[in-house]
Amino acid sequence: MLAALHFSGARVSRPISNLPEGAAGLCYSSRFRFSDSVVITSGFCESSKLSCSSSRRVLPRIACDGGRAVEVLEKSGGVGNDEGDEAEKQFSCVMKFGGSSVASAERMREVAQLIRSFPEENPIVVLSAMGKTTNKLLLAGEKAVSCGVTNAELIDELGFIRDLHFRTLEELGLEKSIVAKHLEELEQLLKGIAMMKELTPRTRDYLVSFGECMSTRIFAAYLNKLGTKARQYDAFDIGFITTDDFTNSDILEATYPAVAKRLHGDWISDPAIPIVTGFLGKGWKTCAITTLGRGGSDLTATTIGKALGLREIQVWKDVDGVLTCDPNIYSKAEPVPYLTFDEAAELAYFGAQVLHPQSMRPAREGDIPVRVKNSYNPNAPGTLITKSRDMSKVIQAVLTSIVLKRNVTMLDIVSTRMLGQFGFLAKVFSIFEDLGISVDVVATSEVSISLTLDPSKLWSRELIQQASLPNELDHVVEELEKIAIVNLLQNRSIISLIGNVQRSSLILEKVFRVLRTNGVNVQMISQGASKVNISLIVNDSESEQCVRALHEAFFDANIVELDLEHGSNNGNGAASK
Ligand SMILES: Nc1ncnc2c1ncn2[C@@H]1O[C@H](COP(=O)(O)OP(=O)(O)O)[C@@H](O)[C@H]1O
Ligand SMILES: N[C@@H](CC(=O)OP(=O)(O)O)C(=O)O
Repeated sequence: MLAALHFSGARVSRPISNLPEGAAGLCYSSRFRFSDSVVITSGFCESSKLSCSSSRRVLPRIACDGGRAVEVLEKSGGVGNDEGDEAEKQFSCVMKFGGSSVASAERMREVAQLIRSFPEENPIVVLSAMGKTTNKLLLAGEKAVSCGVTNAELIDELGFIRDLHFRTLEELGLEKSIVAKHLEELEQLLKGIAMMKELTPRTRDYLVSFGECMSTRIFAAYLNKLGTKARQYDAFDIGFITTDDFTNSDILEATYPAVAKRLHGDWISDPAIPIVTGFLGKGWKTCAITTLGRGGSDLTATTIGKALGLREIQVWKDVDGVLTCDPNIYSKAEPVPYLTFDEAAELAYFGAQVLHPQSMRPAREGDIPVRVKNSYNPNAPGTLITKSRDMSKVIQAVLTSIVLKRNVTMLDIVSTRMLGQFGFLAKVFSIFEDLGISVDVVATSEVSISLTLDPSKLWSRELIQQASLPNELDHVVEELEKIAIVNLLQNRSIISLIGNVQRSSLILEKVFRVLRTNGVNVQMISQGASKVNISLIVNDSESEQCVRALHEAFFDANIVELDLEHGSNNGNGAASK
């Protein structure tokens, strides 16, 4: 039986001899600090003669490595506050650079320069794969499934990846050997996929991990060459423990103490800037490489920020911060100077590609400010994301941004029973629970429910079993039709208005004026419990036009006039929370 052990009380001095073979526990007593305890990572417990304490928080998961406790870390006397403070001195912030920031040798030089321009800061650096490497790896995997073993080494994307990484090494004056083994292994893997004629989610995660494993090795070697001591880390080897949901796994609590312990310990024995692979983890049951979902390096960065209780988390992108809307939809989008964690989380969840949907969670839990910056324009102030923001600022008082999520499926579900029938909502949601599909936006009446289905859930399945996707939706409808009349509406979009929903009347008045002028009918509306988001459902075909029109109304010149007309500083006070 699996169990998490919690060694309570004073320091456990000889834990290993007390442990049955294969047993390991993991505990900590505050969010960032270890104390009076033994921390054992990378092991799992099959049985235990040790007593478990419920007096403190018991971690829900423990890591494994082939069923053996492989690493036992003992704190003599506990790390406590002193060493925690020491850790803060060692590492001031985490700096995450996305694919666009490390897309070439030139970009890597600039990022290295940026890091070296703050010699007093000892950052922990998190990197994504170079440029579009992740997409290329995925495409190479898809091609390998059907190209035949002899053709696997000729796949275009493999050639592209090989050229990009070798060229970058050459331009930076580094040895090819730094990634040569990885490239050989990648070729072998593609041949293996070709031989098996299948690409499972587990193999897919292993396949894309090559991107981050190579970019971090190149960058660490380059910093060392410049005389800035750096050490490369694969996240799956330093305690990033996740669920085993390949392609979209969740970070488990065990990660925080394990990662802090490893980075902290290495720094003490041999100081060097850690260069950590973003996006990757290790499944707690399978011990296989997992990924955190597309864009997951943001989550790696905030997890490290929380684990070490750092002063700031910086995510460096190719835009001047979080913008008022997707610049690909409306080129006049402006940077948003301040956001709250709640606003940023909502914005990310409802489709703004700029931040990973789960990335705000660790930052919010650790109350660590997140700064979104532009590596192409480091002097731009960027966006600062904190617990609260000043709601009296005119331009941001009402809305901070508009987000579009396309290709959403909407369901209208009307009960076939009499008015007032209780349990209807419960039955509907239990069907979604059974099918493992999450719901985004919901609006209800006495006998009907309108809701949208989380497209990312459907997309991730689409990757797994493309052909069966329509069947899956059919199955949802089939189940619901046992208790209701169901109307399935596809090709819808959710437009989310993120901001100060306390001023919803002002927001909605303007929204409906704009939509009426543009001849658009809203099919569903929901003002979320989060208090920072109003969601509107419209047809996909009308959605971009709506976003542009709404942006003009809320953010372009006349907004200030309109707001002042209605009293923008409505006396709600300075802080949001
Ligand atoms: N509201 C938004 N604010 C900023 N960028 C956005 C927004 N919505 C979509 N984007 C897109 O997100 C991109 C940045 O995110 P991402 O590609 O994940 O960066 P990186 O790979 O550097 O981490 C931008 O180039 C932009 O096209
Ligand atoms: N390379 C991964 C992880 C990531 O976070 O990338 P980026 O920071 O470039 O969005 C991806 O493309 O999904």
